[in-house]
Amino acid sequence: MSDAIKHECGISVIRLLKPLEYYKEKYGSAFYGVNKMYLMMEKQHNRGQDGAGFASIKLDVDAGQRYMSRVRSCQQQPIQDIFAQINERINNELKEHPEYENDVALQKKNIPYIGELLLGHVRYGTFGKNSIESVHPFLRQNNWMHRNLIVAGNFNLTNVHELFDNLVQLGQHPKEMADTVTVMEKIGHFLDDAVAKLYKQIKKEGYSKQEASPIIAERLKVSKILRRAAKNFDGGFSMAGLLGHGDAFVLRDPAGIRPAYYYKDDEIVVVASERPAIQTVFNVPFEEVQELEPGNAIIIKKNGTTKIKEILEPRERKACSFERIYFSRGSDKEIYQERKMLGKLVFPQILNAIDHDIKNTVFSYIPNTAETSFFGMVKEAQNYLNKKKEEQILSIGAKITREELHEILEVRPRIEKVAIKDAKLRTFITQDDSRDDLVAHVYDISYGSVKEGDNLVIIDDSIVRGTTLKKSILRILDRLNPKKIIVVSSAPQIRYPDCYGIDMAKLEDFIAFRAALALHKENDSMHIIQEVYEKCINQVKSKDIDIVNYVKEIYAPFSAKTISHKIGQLLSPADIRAEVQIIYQSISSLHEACPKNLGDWYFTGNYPTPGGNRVVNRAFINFYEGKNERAY
Ligand SMILES: O=P(O)(O)OC[C@H]1O[C@H](OP(=O)(O)OP(=O)(O)O)[C@H](O)[C@@H]1O
Repeated sequence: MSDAIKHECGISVIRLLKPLEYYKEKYGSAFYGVNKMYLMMEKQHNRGQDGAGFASIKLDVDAGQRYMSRVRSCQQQPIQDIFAQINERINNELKEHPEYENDVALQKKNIPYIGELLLGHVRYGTFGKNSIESVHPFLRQNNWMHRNLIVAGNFNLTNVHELFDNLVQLGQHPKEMADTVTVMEKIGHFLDDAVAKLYKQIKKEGYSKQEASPIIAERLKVSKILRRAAKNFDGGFSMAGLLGHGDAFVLRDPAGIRPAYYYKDDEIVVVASERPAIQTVFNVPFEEVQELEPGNAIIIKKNGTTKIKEILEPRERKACSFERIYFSRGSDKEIYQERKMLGKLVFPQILNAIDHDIKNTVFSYIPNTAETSFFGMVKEAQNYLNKKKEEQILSIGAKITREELHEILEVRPRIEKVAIKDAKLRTFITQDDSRDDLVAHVYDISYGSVKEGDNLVIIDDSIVRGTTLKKSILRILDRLNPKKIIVVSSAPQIRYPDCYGIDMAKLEDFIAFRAALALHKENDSMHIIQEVYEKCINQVKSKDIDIVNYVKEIYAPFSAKTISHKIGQLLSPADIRAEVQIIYQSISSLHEACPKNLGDWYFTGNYPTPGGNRVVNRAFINFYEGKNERAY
């Protein structure tokens, strides 16, 4: 079996509803769609930096003429790389054939990439091979136009083995077990079946073979194909597909784990993983971009009719909260507010940690994502101080002197930019093997931003493995000689693997898990680990639906505070001078801050699909048996 490939990625689909001439006339270029796709992908580059892919389809071309193009890259700066390739090709064609310049029909006929239907993908392939074969979109080619399928997704399925076996039972011989291939072959199988049945039917009605083609395109029921193909998918997904003749779809998982948004007017239909990408690129207000509901697909037929269809019965909504905390861009109106709220809600814990001594405390953040929660935290510190100042002033009353008043008002939260990130990239979504070194060198500090003996409160969006703190941040902050460093995580403790698309796969990687183990060792309760292992082994053969997440029993004896305390000890380098304290958001505050994204399995162990419990069971067995393997 090849390494499973992960897809915590970003997708964009653009369908131009008017003839290409329209865009040339209105916007000055028939390459309008290509240009917009470039922007859509750039605006979602936060979702993946390991690879990028682009595919397009030209509608209504003559037989023998190429109508599908694809370009992929796993070079550094992959988005730039693919668009450099696309632009070079377009520019060369235009240079060699000046007659194309003002003739859209000739452009469409002779220049690749230009088309009415476009698909873009940015890939975050945090482990396994990062070769070009792993980069989306994937292509399933056929001489029959309708049977061509191009797929790209932001997804991870927990039951690839089972789906693979289904394909084998159908008599197929899939070339590998990667979930992308499995998904594509599943959809492809039912697409083939639907096309064959339609053809038979249409022939019976007396149409010739040639006449059949457009009729198939018209009658093909994408929703039915998706229903049959996705019936047994267990996981989180937003899956986009294009069919050779020009139909397109995006399907979202029934718990709404992975995000998908769309917008439609009379010129375009656009679907993306993040709302602000659509807002900015097409200049549309927040309210006009719709969320694709869980279990639904947006289906754009070749003739331009666009429908939202329920494909899979929606489950309880468990949209991923980590999208809100870290993964998505914070430019979304709601996400921006939610991140500020995370900073606000964690403030009472901070106040205790600094003993209410705001005067001798510097507030800061670890760039970049945590910047927004930092604003929320600081605002709350200001609110706290304002209340205190009111009380002080009122208690002195009218006899207050100017000096006294000045002294009271002078106390303000001291905010500084203490940590600097030298590279504009996301270390979390960087390949595992190169991450440690990257993290160690990517941060720097502002000297002189903290006085000796100050408390230093520094907020980060999440503390997952603790690498950022241990390998870099704590050591460099200590150079500023603070008395105490309080690291605040705007997210709760990550205790369980994610298996739906955010790369958090191995239990022993989590600093919270390592802290719980250390506590068991200290407390002489390692027998609990052994008991959990036995329970996990006993249910290996159970059906997914019957599997229980026994890993919860490892955390159960300890309060979140005890675990945070231990994390602080584990992450403090031996030679650090300052006292280190770690504070995590509580799960209830997380839900209060992000009320629409209650998916919290990595914090609580409550998986929204049965496959999740199997994954955590396997992850624990792997850990216990010392297998450095992923659990799905
Ligand atoms: O505890 P760890 O396992 O080290 O992971 C958590 C860190 O990783 C992310 O940083 P990243 O560099 O990806 O991104 P950012 O600049 O968007 O904050 C995140 O913001 C945390 O700082």
